[in-house]
Parts: sequence; structure tokens; C-alpha cells
Amino acid sequence: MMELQPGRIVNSHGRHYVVESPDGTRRICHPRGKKSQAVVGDEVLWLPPRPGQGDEGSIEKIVERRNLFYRQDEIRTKAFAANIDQVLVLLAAEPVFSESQLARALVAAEAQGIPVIIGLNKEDVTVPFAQAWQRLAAYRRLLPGQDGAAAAPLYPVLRLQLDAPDGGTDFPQLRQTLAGRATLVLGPSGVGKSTLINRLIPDAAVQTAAISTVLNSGKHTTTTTTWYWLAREQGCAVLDSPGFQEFGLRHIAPTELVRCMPDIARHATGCRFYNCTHIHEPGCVVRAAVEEEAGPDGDEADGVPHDGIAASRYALYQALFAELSG
Ligand SMILES: Nc1nc2c(ncn2[C@@H]2O[C@H](COP(=O)(O)OP(=O)(O)OP(=O)(O)O)[C@@H](O)[C@H]2O)c(=O)[nH]1
Ligand SMILES: [Zn+2]
Repeated sequence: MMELQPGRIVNSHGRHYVVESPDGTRRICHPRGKKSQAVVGDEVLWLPPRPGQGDEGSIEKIVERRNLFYRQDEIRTKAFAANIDQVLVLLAAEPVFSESQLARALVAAEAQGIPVIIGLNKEDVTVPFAQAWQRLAAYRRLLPGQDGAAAAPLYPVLRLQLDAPDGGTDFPQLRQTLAGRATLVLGPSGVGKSTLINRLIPDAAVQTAAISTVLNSGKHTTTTTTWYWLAREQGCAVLDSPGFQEFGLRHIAPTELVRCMPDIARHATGCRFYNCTHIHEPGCVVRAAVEEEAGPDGDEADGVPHDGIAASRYALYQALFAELSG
């Protein structure tokens, strides 16, 4: 009897999975049976091939996941990765990002309890950068701490210049956040994802080369997520993910949405009706907290915590609630 071996899925292509053993060796495996529901980041138990059966193994079992970061439209579920510690949403001064796509990615992460950091790249393109920074005001602003905690921004937003020698103003902070964690990098095309990966992992090409040759005849394209080690001994990994056009949230119930928008959720406890949807009900504390105007910035720079709900965030809530109810 051959023994089940532990491993982790670090890349995939169709029904071919690259499984890495604890000693770092990598091997192509196929899932047992018809279904192939393993995703990058999964811990698996696999069997080596029987003598004379080639050199590809078979995945026998997927270990229970800590989390699964995915999007879902009407038709299909697209998994980005499993068992991650955090998501880095990378945006840039150019191309101009969609706040709706950003908000959706954040909701999907919150739904799985996965912490998020936002990176804003291309600090050197100053005017568009300033505009993008302003568009992120609702994400940067300090919220008063709850239960005695210190005030903190809704999400950390880091200023980056990934093609510069020092990586930009907050690059040291990014490095710190990455340490010891598995971070999924998510972002639209052209924001600098490859620049980041190549900067962090000079041997990125080497880590994927042997595998890509087998998987897709030598050409490494980001059609699925790839797991890269920054420091294997410290458990520090960065996962490069494929770009996406639309971030579907069909897996989230409309009533679950508020829980996934923490700046809104913090107000959603005192409404008159226990099952308030915060859309039209009288006595809704959420709607009462929405700011009429843009309001004071209250970002981390001025150090003033600011509790109201940004009008743009409530508008996103309304739009998503309607979409998920439809
Ligand atoms: N001005 C400026 N350009 C940058 C910076 N970082 C990356 N770029 C440029 O932005 C462009 C896109 O960078 P990539 O790293 O290829 O972006 P990507 O997100 O991997 O994009 P795809 O390959 O399309 O998925 C390249 O021309 C980079 O040289 C930066 O800090 N400032
Ligand atoms: Zn309400």
C-alpha cells in the first residue's frame, strides 16, 4: 500500500494541479474522480503514481479549508485561493479604478473573515494619484474604536511606487504586513501586480518555470492563481491572481451584506425593526448616519476619528442590496 502524502496546491491548469510537498518538491497531480474542486492554497493528501503509471500523482483528499476567497456570477463560481491570511487589493493612479469592483472584493473578503489591505500604486503620477487618493477617502478615514479599542482606518491604504528603488512611501509597511503571512494579491490589469511580484520574489520565474513547462508548454500566463514563496521557513507567501472583469457576489444573501461592510455594520444595531434592511424602514439608524455631503475627510492624516457613513459607501450598499435581492 502506498501512503498518502501531505502537500499544498501551488498552481493549477485545468485538471492539472501542482502539488508541493513539505520538502519543497513539486509534482503534477490529478484529482481522483470526475470533479476537480481543489484550488490553489488547498492542503491535500495525494498518492504517488504506481510503478509504470507515469509520474503524475493523484489527489485523494482536500483538507478542510480555513477560508475560500471567490466570486460568483449567475453561472459560475470562480475561486481565487483557499487558506489565505489576507488580501492585498492593488489599485493604481492609472488606470482609474472602479470603486464598485473594489467594494465587491472587500465584501467577498469580509464574508470569509479575511483581512484586507489596499495598495495604491504609481505615487509618481502625481495628479491622478491625488485624485485616486481622494476617491479612497471613505476607506482611509479613521473610525472611532469600539469597546475601548484605538481609532483605526476602515482599511489600511498604502502609498506605493512599485517601480521605484524604494517602492514608495509605505512600502516598508507593506513588507511588514506581508511577513509570516500568505497574501493574495488582487487587482485589475495594469496596476503593477507583476511589478510587485517580481520585486518581492526575484526568482518568481524560477519558482514557476519547471511547472509552467509541463502545465502550459512553457508560457506562464496568469489564468489561475500562483503561490510564490517569499520565505518558506517563515510561512511568507504571495499569491498572484488572474485579473477579472466583474466581481460577482451572488453567494452573498442581501441580508448578509451589511455584516460585510464594517463601516455600515457598526451602526446597524439600534434600528427600530430587528430585521431592518436599512433601505426604507422608519427608525433606521444606518440611514440616519449617512452623511448628506462629502463631510469632513477624517482620514488618518488629520487624526480625527469620524463615525458617519460616507454617502458613496451607502450608495454602494443600496446598489448591491438591490442586485443581490434581484
Ligand atoms: N508610473 C509608474 N508606473 C508603474 C509603477 N509600477 C508599475 N508601473 C508600470 O505599470 C505598468 C503595468 O505594470 P504591471 O506590473 O505589468 O501590471 P499588472 O498589474 O501585472 O498588469 P497585467 O500584466 O496587465 O495584469 C507597467 O508599464 C509598469 O512599468 C509605478 O510605481 N509608477
Ligand atoms: Zn436600519
